[in-house]
Amino acid sequence: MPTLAFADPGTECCRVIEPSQLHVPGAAVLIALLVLLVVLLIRRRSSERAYVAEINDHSDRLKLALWASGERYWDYDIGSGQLRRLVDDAPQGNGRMLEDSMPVDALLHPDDLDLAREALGHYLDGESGRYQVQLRVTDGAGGWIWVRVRGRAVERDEAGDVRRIAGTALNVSATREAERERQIAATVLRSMGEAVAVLDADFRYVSVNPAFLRMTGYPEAEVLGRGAALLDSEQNDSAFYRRIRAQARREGHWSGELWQRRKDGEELLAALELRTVRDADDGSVLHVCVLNDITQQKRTEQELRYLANFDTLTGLPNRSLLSERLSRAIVRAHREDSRLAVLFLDLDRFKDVNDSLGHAAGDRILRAAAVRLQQTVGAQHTVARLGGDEFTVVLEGLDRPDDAEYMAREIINAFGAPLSLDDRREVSISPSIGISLYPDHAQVPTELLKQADTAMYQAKAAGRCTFMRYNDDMDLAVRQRATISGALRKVLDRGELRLVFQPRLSLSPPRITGVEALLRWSSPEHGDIPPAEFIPIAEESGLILEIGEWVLREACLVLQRWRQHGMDTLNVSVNVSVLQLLRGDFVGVVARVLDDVGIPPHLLELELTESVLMANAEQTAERLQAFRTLGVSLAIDDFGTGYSSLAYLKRLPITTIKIDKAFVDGLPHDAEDAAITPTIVAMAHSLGLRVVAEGVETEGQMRFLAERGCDEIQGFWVSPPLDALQCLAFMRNWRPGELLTAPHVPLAVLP
Ligand SMILES: Nc1nc2c(ncn2[C@@H]2O[C@H](COP(=O)(O)O[C@H]3[C@@H](O)[C@H](n4cnc5c(=O)[nH]c(N)nc54)O[C@@H]3COP(=O)(O)O)[C@@H](O)[C@H]2O)c(=O)[nH]1
Repeated sequence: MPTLAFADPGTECCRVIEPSQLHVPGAAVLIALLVLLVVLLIRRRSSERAYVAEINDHSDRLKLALWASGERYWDYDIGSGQLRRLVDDAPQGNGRMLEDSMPVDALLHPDDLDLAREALGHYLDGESGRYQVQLRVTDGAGGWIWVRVRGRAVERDEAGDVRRIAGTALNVSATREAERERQIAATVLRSMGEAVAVLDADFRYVSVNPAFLRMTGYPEAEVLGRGAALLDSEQNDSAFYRRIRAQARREGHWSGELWQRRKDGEELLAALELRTVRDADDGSVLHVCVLNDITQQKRTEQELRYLANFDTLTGLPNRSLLSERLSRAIVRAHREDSRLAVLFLDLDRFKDVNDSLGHAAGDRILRAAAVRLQQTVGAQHTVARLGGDEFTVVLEGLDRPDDAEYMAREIINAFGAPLSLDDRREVSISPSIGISLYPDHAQVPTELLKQADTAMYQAKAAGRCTFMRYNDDMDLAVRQRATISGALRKVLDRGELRLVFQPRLSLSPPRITGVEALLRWSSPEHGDIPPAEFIPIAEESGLILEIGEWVLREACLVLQRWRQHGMDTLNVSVNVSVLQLLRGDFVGVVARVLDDVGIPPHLLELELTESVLMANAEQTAERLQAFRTLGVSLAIDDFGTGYSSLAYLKRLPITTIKIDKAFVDGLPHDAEDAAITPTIVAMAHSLGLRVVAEGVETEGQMRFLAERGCDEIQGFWVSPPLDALQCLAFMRNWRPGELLTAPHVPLAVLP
């Protein structure tokens, strides 16, 4: 007999009825029972179907939820090491999931196996409430993806040990990459030299980097939440900052320079690059500012601009700025049909003064000269320093060419008063000035400057302390000067130099005491060139050192020859240039030459011009004393042309004063000369100095001087300069009785 089993679908529990237990009241009961059975079976089937459908529905929804959340289900059997998981059915994702199973080691990145085990160990040891780790798993196509795995125990054995863990895994590759990028950006921002600040839509600081804090001197806490105006400086007006912010709001960017104020109040100039962006999360407006402190850079630029355009010593425009201004002045003059003048100015004998007083004093003179010059011409005219002692003045809007000469005269007059070096010292220095005119002489700056320079050289050649207006003939003179300068370099090698000697006559008792050695240059190409022409060029080039030593030795050799002819009381005087005196060991040179030639030092006299000695009394006095110690005599040449004072003369160890020809020329009739010369004689005698009058050409001059106690005379009336043989003959034949007769050598034989 079959056994009937009734199962309750909800409980799975069955009740069994044996056939012997059935009563058989009749066929109707049986049919009713069968119907009931069928009904019950149908109900049971439908209930089972509904249950399965419900389970399937749950499962589908769970899978769909998993699929939608991105999380993937997994189930790990610790004993077998097998991992079951649900994966997407199709790569593009359609919400359907498939289950697969594989050993966990085949799924994980080999480098992350230890990490996975370690995390598992922690979980199983109860150190963490759930299993959680981030690691790489295969993507099934040869690549790896980062997943964040979470799970918990779902099955344990009798002993309570975990058998299975189930959980979910989420692909976090993109998040990790984004996080990595965020970290890199943060590191870059932290290490950036530029200050970066992020401000909100209302220009309140939201975030700043360390460079920003360093630049502004504020701690972060004092910046965040504050408005951008925190750093506004008074160097820019508030409207300027408002404009920046308005433009940033309007156009989303602003770049430029602005002043900012640090916490300590110091102002800094910043280059700002401002961009407006939208926050990726909430879409709010953010202003990102990148600031660079360019204060120092600007300062350096300004300094460079200053250095490029101004002379640092005097603060005057330099050559470059002068050219620029002159160009503009020419354009203006052209437009207004007016005239302008360029005055090229050079300080007379500045080199001597600089060499003797020292460069510090020389600098002071240049500064004082710059001030004097600007004061004289007025602030409306450009005064520039071209270098050394060369200055240039640009005079604009001249009515007549003579206006430029008027100004040149004013400048020379202004330099008539000494320049003060410091509280104690003053120096008298004169300028020589060359003038060129636009449009008369040239149309372009370089030409105008060149012509003014040429004219200045002519002013120098004309005796200094004067001005000259450019004319075409001057170019010729400049070329000649350049030619002489070139030829002078070969003069010693070619033996083109020689000496002539001009006797000096003592008036009481009358006798020839000595000679002045004078240099002559006979050039085969250029003929005889006067010393007044070539000696300044030799001084400029430094050749005077070599030439001067040659003169000294040659003069001593001639004197020695004459001594051998019995003229052993004769002395020789030699002209010395300032360069010889101040450069190198001239005392040593003189001592060596005297020793080589065998001349007693007291027979040598060195002549130094007054302006040379004037330049630096202290320094010069020291050197002169060395000559005196050697036994050599010292004379002031051209006395009266400089600015020597009695007090000054007293400080110098000189032995002789030579009155300049300029004071002798007017004798005996010119009242001024007749007054000055006896004063000089008396003054010199009061200081124990001998007096020699130069350039004596007439008997009247001789008599006047003799009667006023002048010790010696020199000049054409006694004799012009003669070559060595002629001079020897002259001296041998000279007799005191001839003193009152006409010149002894006809002027025609002058060498
Ligand atoms: N550093 C050196 N300077 C030198 C040297 N030799 C000459 N000079 C200097 O050159 C300047 C011109 O000299 P010079 O042309 O030789 O003229 C001298 C005389 O010839 C001239 N003289 C003399 N007596 C008369 C006169 O009665 N009338 C007249 N018109 N001229 C006369 O005067 C010049 C004398 O010069 P000084 O006594 O030196 O002042 C001149 O400055 C020389 O110093 C040299 O070797 N080194």
